[in-house]
Amino acid sequence: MSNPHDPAMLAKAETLVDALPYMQRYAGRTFVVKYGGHAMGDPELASDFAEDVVLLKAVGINPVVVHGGGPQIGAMLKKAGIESQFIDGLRVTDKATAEVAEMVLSGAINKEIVGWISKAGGKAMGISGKDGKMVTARKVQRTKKDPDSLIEKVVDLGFVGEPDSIDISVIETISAAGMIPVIAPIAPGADGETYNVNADTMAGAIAAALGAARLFLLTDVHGVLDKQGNLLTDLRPADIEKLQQDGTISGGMIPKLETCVHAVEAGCEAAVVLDGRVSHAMLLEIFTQEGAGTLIRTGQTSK
Ligand SMILES: Nc1ncnc2c1ncn2[C@@H]1O[C@H](COP(=O)(O)OP(=O)(O)O)[C@@H](O)[C@H]1O
Ligand SMILES: CC(=O)N[C@@H](CCC(=O)OP(=O)(O)O)C(=O)O
Repeated sequence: MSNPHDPAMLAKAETLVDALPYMQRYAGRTFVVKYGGHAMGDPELASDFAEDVVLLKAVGINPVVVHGGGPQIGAMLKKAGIESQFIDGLRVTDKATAEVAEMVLSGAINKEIVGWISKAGGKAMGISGKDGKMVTARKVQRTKKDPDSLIEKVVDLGFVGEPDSIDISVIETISAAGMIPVIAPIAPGADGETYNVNADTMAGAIAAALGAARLFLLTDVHGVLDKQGNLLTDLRPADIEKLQQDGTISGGMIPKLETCVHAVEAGCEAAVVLDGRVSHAMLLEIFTQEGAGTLIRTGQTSK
C-alpha cells in the first residue's frame, strides 16, 4: 500500500487538489487540440500527448484532436518523385499531391494517433472531414501583387481548401459515445473533389463551430515571443495586429495567429499557442494558475 506521508505522494496529491477547480470549471466542455507533424517525431512525446488527451477525457472534458502531417506528406511526395511548393504556408496541391496527402493524413498518421490513444488507455475514432459528411471545403483563393505591373493576380493553389460548412453532430456523437475524435484535415468540395486543408485552419474552424472552451495549437516554440525572445503570455486580437505590423511575428506564426483570432472571434472562448516539445505542456496550461504558452482571447473572455 502507498504511504500517505511519503513526500512524493503528498506533492502529487497537492497537484491534484490544485487542479480540481480547473477540472470542475471545464467539465463537459470541449478542447480542440491541433497536433502538428513536427511534434510527432518523438515517440516519448507522442505517448505523453496521448496520455494527456486520455486524462482530459477521464476528468470529464471532451478533447477533439485535429492533426497535421506536413513533413510526412513531404517525405512521401519525395519518395514518389513529386515536387512540392508552398505559397503563404500552403502546399500547392495538384491531383496526385491530394492523393498522397489523403493517404498520409487519413491513412497512416490518423491511425497512428488512434493507436497511441488506445495504448494510453483511451478509445479514439479516426475520421477525416469526409466521414459522415462532416466538413465541406471551399477552394482557397489567393492573390499576389505582380512586382512589375503591381496588379493583383489570382494564384491557383489547386486542391487547397478551407472549411465552408461543418456538421458538428458527427463529433458530438463520437464524444458522447465515450470516444476521442481524431480528425485528419481532408475534406470534399461541393464539386466532389478531395481538398487538402491546412491543419491549423481545420482545427480553428472546428473549435469555432463547437464553441470550444480552448483551441490548443501545439508547435515547436514556447509560444509567441517578443523581439527579445520573452514569452508573451496573454494577447488580444488588436495586439496581434500590432505584432504583425512591427515584424515581431513572421513565417508560420502569422497564419497560426490569424487562425486563433478567427477562432476566438467566431465562438471559441480562447486559443493557446504552446510548445509540443515540452512534456505535458497542455496539462500545465490547463491545470495551473501560471499556465504555459500564449493565451489569445477577445476582451470578453476572462483568464
Ligand atoms: N514572434 C514569434 N514567436 C514565436 N515563433 C515565431 C515568431 N515569429 C515567427 N515564429 C516562427 O513560427 C514558427 C511556428 O510556426 P510553424 O513553423 O508554422 O509551426 P507548425 O509547423 O508547428 O505548425 C516557429 O518555429 C518560429 O520559427
Ligand atoms: C494545404 C496544406 O498546406 N495542407 C497541409 C496539411 C498538413 C498540415 O497542415 O500539417 P502540419 O500541421 O504538420 O504543418 C500540407 O499539405 O502540408
